[in-house]
Amino acid sequence: MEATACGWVVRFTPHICLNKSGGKETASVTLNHKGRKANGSIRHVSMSYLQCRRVPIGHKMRPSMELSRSRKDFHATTIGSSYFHASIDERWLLKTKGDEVSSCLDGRSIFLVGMMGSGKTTVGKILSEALGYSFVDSDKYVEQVMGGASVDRIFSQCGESFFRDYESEALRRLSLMPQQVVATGGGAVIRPINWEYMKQGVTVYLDVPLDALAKRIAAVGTESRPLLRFESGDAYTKVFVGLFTLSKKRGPSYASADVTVSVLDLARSLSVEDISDITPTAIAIEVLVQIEKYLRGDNVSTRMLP
Ligand SMILES: Nc1ncnc2c1ncn2[C@@H]1O[C@H](COP(=O)(O)OP(=O)(O)OP(=O)(O)O)[C@@H](O)[C@H]1O
Ligand SMILES: O=C(O)C1=C[C@@H](O)[C@@H](O)[C@H](O)C1
Repeated sequence: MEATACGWVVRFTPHICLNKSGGKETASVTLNHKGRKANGSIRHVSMSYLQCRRVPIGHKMRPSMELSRSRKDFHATTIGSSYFHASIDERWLLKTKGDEVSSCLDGRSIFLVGMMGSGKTTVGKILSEALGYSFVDSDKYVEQVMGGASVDRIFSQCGESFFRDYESEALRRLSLMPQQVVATGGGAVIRPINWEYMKQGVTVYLDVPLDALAKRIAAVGTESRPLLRFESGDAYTKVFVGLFTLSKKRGPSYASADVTVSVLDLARSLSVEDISDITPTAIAIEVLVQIEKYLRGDNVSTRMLP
């Protein structure tokens, strides 16, 4: 049985067993997911069904269930149906989704693209754990190949196009390896050849509003971000203007990803006003949901490579 609502889908086989002992009716609920019992993660099961309908003793039923995402706090996700309600832990949902998507991916890697600060590293690490994949940051990969020189130093001493050549070579090599979540550099999308490498796996665009990106980056500084140091003004304005200029050039390229996860759309569907209330884990779950849809052909893309 499949539990669906608001885009998150989990497959369960729920069994409700009624037993009579000592004149009292008791009930037990077991939710199986791919043969594994999920009871341990379920915090609460309220069986309204049992209160309003008589069910033959020992009868097993398989009710349909709906899964809806929780608002605001994200501590739990609520499963609801006309029969019963249950709350499950967000981490459990991540792992469950991770297992499902992992089996559909058949070893294909995930390439996360998006502007600087969009959470490719943060969300990517969570995703890799959920999928049982390794995590690679392509900027770090280039730094290693360059004997530990920072991206910033490579830019200042050798120039951007030198860095881009190494970035392309890093993506080429990474595209040959299975079962990896790759956090790409923010500018990796600008070279068409990089798309050929990244499309060996599934490409995912993390779409985060510039205002949120500018706040995140201004908070940690621009020391390691050579492309954001040329504007004038306070830290936030400098970063915002720099990001705005880059995003104008890159918007169409990001749109070539197989899957787009818009943090703004996610916030809307969760009725969350402030996107900073959305945890990286919730974004990782949404990425898995969207990848699954893509692999099933639910969101057929007519977009062309740049
Ligand atoms: N969902 C989130 N909510 C709030 N802050 C976040 C979120 N995701 C990431 N951050 C913060 O934003 C900053 C940038 O995140 P991260 O390094 O993951 O982005 P990135 O896309 O890998 O950036 P870059 O391309 O520059 O390497 C970090 O300080 C991180 O803690
Ligand atoms: O957006 C960009 O062009 C960049 C993003 C970083 O990840 C680094 O790859 C580098 O600073 C360039």
